[in-house]
This record gives sequence, C-alpha cells and structure tokens, in this order.
Amino acid sequence: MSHANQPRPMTSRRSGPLTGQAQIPGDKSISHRALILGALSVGETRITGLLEGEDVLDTAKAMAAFGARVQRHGNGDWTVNGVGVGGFCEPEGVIDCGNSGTGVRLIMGAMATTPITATFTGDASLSRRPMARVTDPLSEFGASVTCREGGRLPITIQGIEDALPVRYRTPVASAQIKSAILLAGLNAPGETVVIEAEPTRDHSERMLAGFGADIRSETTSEGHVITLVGRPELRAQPVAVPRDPSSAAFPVAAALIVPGSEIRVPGISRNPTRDGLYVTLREMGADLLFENDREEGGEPVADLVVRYSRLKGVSVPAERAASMIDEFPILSVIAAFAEGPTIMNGVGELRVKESDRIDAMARGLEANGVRVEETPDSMTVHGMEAVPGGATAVTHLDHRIAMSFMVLGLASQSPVTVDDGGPIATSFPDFTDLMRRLGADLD
Ligand SMILES: O=C(O)C1=C[C@@H](OP(=O)(O)O)[C@@H](O)[C@H](O)C1
Ligand SMILES: C=C(OP(=O)(O)O)C(=O)O
Repeated sequence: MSHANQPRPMTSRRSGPLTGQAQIPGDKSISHRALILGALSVGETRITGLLEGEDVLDTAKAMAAFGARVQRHGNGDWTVNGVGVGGFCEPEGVIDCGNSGTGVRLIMGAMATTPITATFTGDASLSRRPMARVTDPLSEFGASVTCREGGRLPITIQGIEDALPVRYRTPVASAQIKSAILLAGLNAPGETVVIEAEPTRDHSERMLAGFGADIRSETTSEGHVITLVGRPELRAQPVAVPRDPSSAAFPVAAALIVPGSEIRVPGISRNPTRDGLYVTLREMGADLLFENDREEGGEPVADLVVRYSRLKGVSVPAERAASMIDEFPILSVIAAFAEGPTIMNGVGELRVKESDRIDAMARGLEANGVRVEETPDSMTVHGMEAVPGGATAVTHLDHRIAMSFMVLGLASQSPVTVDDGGPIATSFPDFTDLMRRLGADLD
C-alpha cells in the first residue's frame, strides 16, 4: 500500500504548554514480527495492540498472500492462522511492501528457504534502498535472486527446497539483516548463526523463543552471536504488542522543548536495545521520570512522565547508535533547542533509511535557521536560544522527517511546514490527533 499519492502539506505553530496523556500505538517492529511468526506457526495467534500503520498492514496482506488466514477483529485486535514453517504457498501477485524496509526484508527471509517464487516491490522510497544486504545472505542458503541493478526493488526470489544452514557476520549493525537470516534459517536443517559486531534490537530473538524456537544469544570474542536450530514447529501464541518507543519520541520531544509542558506516556518500552534516545536525553538534562516498571508481551515497559527541560548538547557515542537508530531525526530537532552542540557519531546508516536522513534533517534545519555540520557518518547540530523556523522542509516520503519538523514548529519562532505529511500514516496514523489532544497547534 502507498499512502495517498497527492502530497499533503502540514504546518505546525508555536504552541502553549503541552499536557495530558499520550497513548502511543503498538511497536512497529514487534507488529511486523507478530504477523510473520503467526503465519509461520501452527494454530491461531491472537495479536492485541497491533500497529495499524500502512507498513504493518502491508505485511498483513503479504502474509495472507502466502497462505495464512489473517483477520482483523477490532482496533489492534487481529488473529493469524498460520501454515507452519516451510508452509508458505506461492503468492499469485506481486508483494507490495509500500514504504517498509522491515516488511520487505523480513518477508524475503521468511520465504527464501521454501520452494516458491515471489516478486517484491515498494514505493519510490523503498525502491531506492539497498537490498543486497539481505539477498546476499539469502543466496548463501541457496535461494536464487533476480533484482534491478544495484540490488534494488523490484526483486524476485526463488526459494530453495533443500536449504543449507548459514553462518553469517552482518556487515553493518542491522536487526533487519539479522532477522531475515534467522527467518530463513527456520526452514534449514542444523544451526543458522548470525554474528553482530554490536547488538541490535532483539525482538526477533525474544519472539522466536516465545513461539517455541530453540534460539540462543551469547557474546564471544567474535561478537554478539545468535544461534537458531532450524526446522522447529512454531506454536501459535497470544501476542500483546507493547507501545512503540520510536513513535513515543515525538510527543516526548515536543514536551521537552515547549515551555511549561508536562505529559505522561504510559507503557513505553524499556528494552535496552531500544532506549538509546532516553539515555541521551538524560545526559542532556531532560526531566524524565519512569514509573511502574513491568513486563508486557515479553518486553520490559514503564510509564514515563516528561517535563519541559533546559537542555545542553552532548556527544552521542557511536556504539549507542543502533539502540536509537530511528530517533536521530527527532534528536536533531531537540538539539536545536539545547545549549551548545550535539554531535551524533556513527550514524552512516541514516543515509539509507526511508530517506538520507542526515541530508534531509540538515537541509531542513538549515532552512529553518539552525546551524548543522555533517560528515558521511556524523551530524552536529548547534543549539540556539531561539530557533527561527518559518521555512518548509522536504520529507522525501519519510515519516520520521515529517514528524520531526512538525515537532520543530511547535517551539520555533515562526511556523514550520513540511511538503508532505502523508508518509506519517506508515508508522503513526494517529500522530496529528494525538499531538492536538496534548495541545499542539498543527494541521
Ligand atoms: O528490525 C526492525 O524492525 C528495524 C530495524 C531498524 O533497521 P536496521 O536494523 O536495519 O537498521 C530500524 O531502522 C527499523 O525502523 C526497524
Ligand atoms: C527505518 C524505518 O523503518 P523501515 O526500515 O522498516 O522502513 C523507520 O521506521 O524509521
């Protein structure tokens, strides 16, 4: 699915104090995985709290195309009757993953060791993104891959029947590469091993274990090593999807930079592979209070109270990047209101997300009067007392760029406009209404 083709400009304006409770939607990463693992399981998986953003709805459609029975029963309430590991049927049509890198990469992994053929496509943003990082290891299982030059979509994969297990060191820190390999390893005999130089989000490991797979993670001299025993019978599970810390980052940022604000964000993830932004904000002097630590759906969560804070710039270490990889756009907005520079290191991966996020944020911030310096894998934002605003930022079909500049405009001197807010629907369809309920002036 692709969001409306007509660009939808949005504008945000300097707002009064934000107050109230921000009910964040379900985690996008966990939602994708719940649908895919449900489809690869025997029995009925009931999912509650599923994110009903376009990315996830595209994955739901894809799982149905591969033969699972996927049904919506109410807001976030879904069931998936799976076909078992290796049970995917050959889809009749092309699998359109819209704007979603997670969707297309994990689904290619899930089907690569089943003897069926599938063709994958996506929107203009997804079609620019590198896919060889996933199709290369899938070829090592024995799958045949046909793709556009440069390893980009559209891609046709002919899955292999007698796959061989793979031992693979990921070339960059990427949970999508890791997860695609693990999903392919489900239908290979023996042990499939993924080695990461540094840990990335561990939702796949947690959920594969929850569905009955034999999977273990350990840190050795080689790095972070994940070992999966192939050909398990995955058992259908109830999945309660926790709320998305990457989506929560936007109202959290707004409360931090709009004077007089205090908001509450219930049930936010405290998964250490996802909390780098909150560690960084604490270092910047943010007033963050986490309460009621608990576990939901196998994930650590807590309630967060955020208050407006006078912040100072910091240097973010490169080894923290993976645990906050999607939060750098909104961090660069927060940094614009901090005292001194905020240096973001080891962020080269931002250049191959839905957009080149370093370039998109640097150009948009500069247009709105903020000084930014960049290198191939770093970005430095120089904070200022009063951010001018008053310009239009180009979003390049990137939801997090759009939401970041909508937050900027809530505290800048003059309004901020984005050329197209449509892509926000891929991850946070309720963003505008939720922000308005907190008192934000945007449309
Ligand atoms: O595995 C996932 O669900 C995701 C992993 C991240 O990508 P990489 O791990 O490939 O950097 C992140 O950018 C994306 O939003 C979701
Ligand atoms: C990069 C992101 O998602 P994906 O890779 O799934 O498109 C994101 O949500 O910021």
